[in-house]
Amino acid sequence: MDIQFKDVGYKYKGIKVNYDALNHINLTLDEKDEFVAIIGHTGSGKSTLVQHMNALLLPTSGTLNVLGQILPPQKNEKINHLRQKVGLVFQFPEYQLFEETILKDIMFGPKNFKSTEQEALEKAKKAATIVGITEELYEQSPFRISGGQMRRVAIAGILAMEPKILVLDEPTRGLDPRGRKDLMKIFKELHEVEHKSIVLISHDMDVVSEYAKRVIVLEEGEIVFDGKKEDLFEHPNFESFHLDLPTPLRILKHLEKEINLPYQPKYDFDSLLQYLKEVGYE
Ligand SMILES: Nc1ncnc2c1ncn2[C@@H]1O[C@H](COP(=O)(O)OP(=O)(O)OP(=O)(O)O)[C@@H](O)[C@H]1O
Repeated sequence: MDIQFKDVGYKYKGIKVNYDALNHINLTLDEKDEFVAIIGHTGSGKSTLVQHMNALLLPTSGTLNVLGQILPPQKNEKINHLRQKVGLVFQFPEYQLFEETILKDIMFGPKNFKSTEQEALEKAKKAATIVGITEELYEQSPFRISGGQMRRVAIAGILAMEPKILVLDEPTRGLDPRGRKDLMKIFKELHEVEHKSIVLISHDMDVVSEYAKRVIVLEEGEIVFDGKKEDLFEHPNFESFHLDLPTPLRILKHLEKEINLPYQPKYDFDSLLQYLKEVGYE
């Protein structure tokens, strides 16, 4: 089972004008083992695209198959179950916390999807452990912890619903480098250990380069690249996408020019440092 977009378009309907936010989207995402980044400039349609994956938005043209459910649905057909199957973490998810304790907040999702109190409690504790929220915090107010911890609580609330696919809309936005790394480590583990498919919107090319395996580039509501990240960053016409190169690649290209260091692409800082050590340049 997977997610399949077939010639999907989405039009925001205004009072006076309509706006075509997505056009002719054809795309397949596997239910397991994907780590795909969706990138593109502001307003290119990234959020609109991912909101189709859990039926928050429905295509205004074309069709979509999400884990066997065809969208748009037939009249009276219920699609609410997709909110549980595809977990969507919005930008700044901490703004959506509302319960009086952290544990209650994390339990809200599973209870909403008909888990018993006991099941919801177990799922919430498991999700809290994954994001590093310890037992001492369970009974505290979610509004009295740090911003980074609040974000973890909000993410735990999505994980507690045990979604098959996790969709993250700029999850590291506003975090410092340490917070960014700690959070990405959680998603990396979910992907590597549980083989969960992760869909990540990010403006941070260093994050994309280090974690994603596949990259989809959107421009004005259309897909202009869909493939392996290596093929994007080493694309002969990379400039035509008007994207920044990730820092490790930028450093390597600079060193190639300045000191004739043979260019060997490295997609994260650890691999870059390892390579520089191997060639005796530290
Ligand atoms: N509710 C809405 N009504 C009308 N137009 C909208 C609405 N939401 C988004 N748009 C427009 O649709 C286009 C795509 O928006 P979207 O938020 O999907 O882009 P994005 O790539 O996620 O942008 P960003 O990187 O800024 O989050 C933009 O031009 C935006 O102005």
